[in-house]
Amino acid sequence: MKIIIGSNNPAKIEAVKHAFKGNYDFFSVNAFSGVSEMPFSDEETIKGALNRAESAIKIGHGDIGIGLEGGVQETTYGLLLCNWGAIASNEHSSIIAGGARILLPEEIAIRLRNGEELGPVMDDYTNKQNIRKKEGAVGIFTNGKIDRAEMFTHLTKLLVGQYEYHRSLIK
Ligand SMILES: O=P(O)(O)OP(=O)(O)OP(=O)(O)OC[C@H]1O[C@@H](n2cnc3c(O)ncnc32)[C@H](O)[C@@H]1O
Ligand SMILES: [Mg+2]
Repeated sequence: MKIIIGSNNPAKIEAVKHAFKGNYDFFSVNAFSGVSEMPFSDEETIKGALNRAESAIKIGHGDIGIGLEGGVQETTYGLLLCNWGAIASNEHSSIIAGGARILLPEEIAIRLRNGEELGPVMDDYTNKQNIRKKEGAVGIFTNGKIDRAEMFTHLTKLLVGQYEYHRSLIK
């Protein structure tokens, strides 16, 4: 079975490989998200995940397409880090799932509200490079307890499990 991941980000690729168990071939493509570089709502982030999954399965001629998208959601408590995923298949309509969420510190949130992207802001804040491809903001702000790959692994398991459940209903 051919799984196409709609991103070349190593944290996302590692997560998808961990979440699937069995005999699968993994490929990654630079899928089109069709949303802004920094999605600013759950709605927009979900749209990005769906677009990535559906473009990945097409571009890669796969059995399954996986789209993972990071974003933020404004709330009365502050700005939440949010992540959404989608799984596209040839059998039925795409399925979505959300990842763990935490509040971003206000000094980070202010910069995002002013139009900056979280990836570069995190690198600047930590004085490190490519945080988004490594532990991610979630890893930094949870003291390394849950890194970006682990968060995406959990999210992808929610996708794969729902996919299996739907398949068992149509068989
Ligand atoms: O190559 P792609 O797949 O696009 O991976 P990405 O790291 O850019 O991730 P997203 O597009 O899904 O995330 C949207 C934006 O939010 C940033 N972002 C999201 N989650 C992050 C995290 O945990 N740590 C750092 N940046 C994050 C990311 O760098 C982008 O600027
Ligand atoms: Mg991106």
